[in-house]
Amino acid sequence: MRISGLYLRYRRKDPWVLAEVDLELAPGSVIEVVGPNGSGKSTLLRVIAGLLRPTRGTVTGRPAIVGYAPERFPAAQPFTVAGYLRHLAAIRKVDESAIDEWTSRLRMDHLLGQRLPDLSKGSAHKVGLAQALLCGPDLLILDEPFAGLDTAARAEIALTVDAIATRGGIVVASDHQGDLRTLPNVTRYEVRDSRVRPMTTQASEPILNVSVRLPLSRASLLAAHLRAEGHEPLLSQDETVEAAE
Ligand SMILES: Nc1ncnc2c1ncn2[C@@H]1O[C@H](COP(=O)(O)OP(=O)(O)OP(=O)(O)O)[C@@H](O)[C@H]1O
Repeated sequence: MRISGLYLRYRRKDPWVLAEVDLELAPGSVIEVVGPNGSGKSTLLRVIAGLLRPTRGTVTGRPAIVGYAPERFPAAQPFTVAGYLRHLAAIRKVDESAIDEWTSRLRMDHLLGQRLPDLSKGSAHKVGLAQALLCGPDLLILDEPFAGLDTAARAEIALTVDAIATRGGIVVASDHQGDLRTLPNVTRYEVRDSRVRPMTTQASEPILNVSVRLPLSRASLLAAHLRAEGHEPLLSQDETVEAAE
């Protein structure tokens, strides 16, 4: 799949959200998209999914079966979870057994009878993931899939991403939590100043370790920001403080 000369803006005369974007998404690859808040990660994911048309440029070679899980699942719909997933399975011509498989793997069987508008944010998020996965996508796009998920579901998503890539599919995800970084062969791209660039370290550039001491609550926030920027912060507890307590 290839994106060539992509430019995108939401309204005429607005600044470009994305500009001069050229990307090759090879079969079997997992692509992690990072970047500051509001830089255009979700926009890029929606273009890749085919939900937004480029203002200029082309997207070619998109696999036929696409699964897209948005950052926020639109839960204001007049369905139960089971009704919604059955409706989607019918539209996508998927056997209803796929619903049982994914609701079980994401540990959400108990939600099937609930109405979408009554779901908690985390439960609605699982419905968004299930609907993306039940069609057996060759291109899976996940916008912050791990946010608010329990450990078991997080592990299931990471395994699924790996399995799709192993069978030659493409997975593109934004992931503040950094869960995908444990997988082999993840390529990282940064969206910044409307450009999308591969994240590489220049061989000639000296590498510095920066260490910062912060209270735990502030450290978690800083770590999340650093992960969003594509860094891998190492957190360790200050032993002298621990000993003093
Ligand atoms: N539907 C829309 N109409 C107009 N502007 C939009 C729309 N969606 C996003 N934008 C704008 O496009 C820019 C990029 O937004 P986008 O949601 O793609 O960024 P992001 O990197 O995913 O942000 P975050 O990390 O906060 O999720 C922002 O300035 C945003 O306000």
